[in-house]
Amino acid sequence: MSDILQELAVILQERKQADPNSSYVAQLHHKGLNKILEKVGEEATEAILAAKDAESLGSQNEVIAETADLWFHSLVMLSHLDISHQDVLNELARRMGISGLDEKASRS
Ligand SMILES: N=c1c2ncn([C@@H]3O[C@H](COP(=O)(O)OP(=O)(O)OP(=O)(O)O)[C@@H](O)[C@H]3O)c2ncn1[C@@H]1O[C@H](COP(=O)(O)O)[C@@H](O)[C@H]1O
Repeated sequence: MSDILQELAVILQERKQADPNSSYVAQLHHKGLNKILEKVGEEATEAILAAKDAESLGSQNEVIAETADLWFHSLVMLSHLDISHQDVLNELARRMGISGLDEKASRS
């Protein structure tokens, strides 16, 4: 999976200098962070709705497609802020083996 993320990250980075008329990602970067965040929010909502439908109707394809949209737009957000997806993977790796319940209890 991280090979695809790496491949996509390179493309998203290149699109920062691309002509907005020739590329959807270049358009998002050109429109700025607020537009990118709007898309992340929209895709999160669509993923939630697809998941609700999947629970009642048993359809998984829409959940997969909408989650891909959500992940994709989240990667554009990270790229726009010059944050590497690898930093997110590293954070998930750091959390490996740490129970969410234990972590929550240690906060106060
Ligand atoms: N993975 C994706 C990807 N997933 C989703 N999308 C686009 O995300 C857009 C958002 O979906 P919506 O249903 O919300 O579309 P919409 O209603 O037209 O969007 P708005 O007008 O409301 O903003 C659609 O245009 C999808 O085609 C993607 N566009 C690009 N990529 C990757 O990014 C690369 C670079 O893309 P370009 O910059 O367009 O060359 C591609 O080669 C792909 O690998």
